[in-house]
Amino acid sequence: MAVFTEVSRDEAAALMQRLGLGQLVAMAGCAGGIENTNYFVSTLRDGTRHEWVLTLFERLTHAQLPFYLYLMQHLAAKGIPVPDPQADGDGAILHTVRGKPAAVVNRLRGASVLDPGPQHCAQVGAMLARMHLAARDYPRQQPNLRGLAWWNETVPVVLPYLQPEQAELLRDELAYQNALAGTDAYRRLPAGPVHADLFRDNVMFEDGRLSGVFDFYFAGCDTWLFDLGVALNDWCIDLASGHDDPERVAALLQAYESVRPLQADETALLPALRRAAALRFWISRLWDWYLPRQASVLKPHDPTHFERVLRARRQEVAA
Ligand SMILES: Nc1ncnc2c1ncn2[C@@H]1O[C@H](COP(=O)(O)OP(=O)(O)OP(=O)(O)O)[C@@H](O)[C@H]1O
Ligand SMILES: N[C@@H](CCO)C(=O)O
Repeated sequence: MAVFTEVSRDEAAALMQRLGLGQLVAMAGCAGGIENTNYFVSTLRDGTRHEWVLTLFERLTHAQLPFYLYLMQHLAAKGIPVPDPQADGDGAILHTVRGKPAAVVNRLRGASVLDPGPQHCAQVGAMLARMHLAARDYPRQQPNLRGLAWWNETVPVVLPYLQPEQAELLRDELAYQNALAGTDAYRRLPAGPVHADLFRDNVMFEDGRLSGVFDFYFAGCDTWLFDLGVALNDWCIDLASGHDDPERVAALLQAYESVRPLQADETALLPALRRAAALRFWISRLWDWYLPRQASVLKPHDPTHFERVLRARRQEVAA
């Protein structure tokens, strides 16, 4: 159960009232998730039942959160099915509960599809392109806090825990990505606010249709191609081996390009950015695994999965 901070029913009811969301009728801690405390909360307003998610942020600060919450509000206003943070009478969408930053968003309908087929991947590809375009005029700036600078800081911290051949791979890939970031072709890549964590467990489907995208708390400004790499590396691979499923890759890419065709530079750099995306999650998983933060990471994800994904991406580039 991902409840790191207990919230009483009275506290939650008071917040719901303050936001004008009605009277609290049910509340339950939400299983799943490794970063934040989440409660599902039901309210009655004008005789109708409404479903919400109350999140207490365990890691992110009051200063970092506006970028994510206003991005969600911006995308929701443009018809992208993302959680819409609810405002109080003063228009504030970042609240405080038990001394922690907190937000209340609408609960998305549907459930995650953990074994996706080409039809699911196509819908994810089209939605990702729509999100990129919809966020183009989002005015706030925040770098991807899990980007190149963080990789350079964190790799030396995790290297001592690795076997020599793993350390060699990590150093080599980081050097490759540092060199890539210095090229003109990389600097020309279109960029903007990106989700940066669009995995299977962050998308909902209802009756086979994509019904929502959530968990924007790793979003930041980065290349659109990096975001595409993150999604391809999770939605379109065989999880056991890390290798691509060509049918799902084609479905996701074609659907993305039906909304926003890739530029020639982007097509050329996609394999390199897929490597970058694999490296990003290998590093974060190593960091969570070997340097767990107190009361935060409940069950760290297996880092060796992304070591395999990275090796598979490098083999494909070499092939
Ligand atoms: N707006 C929402 N609508 C419906 N369900 C939600 C919503 N937000 C969160 N959930 C549910 O709560 C679970 C945990 O949420 P979330 O993934 O955001 O937590 P987290 O702690 O940030 O996790 P992680 O970083 O591991 O993805 C999700 O798997 C999902 O089932
Ligand atoms: N999607 C990340 C977890 C952070 O949301 C991972 O699988 O490592």
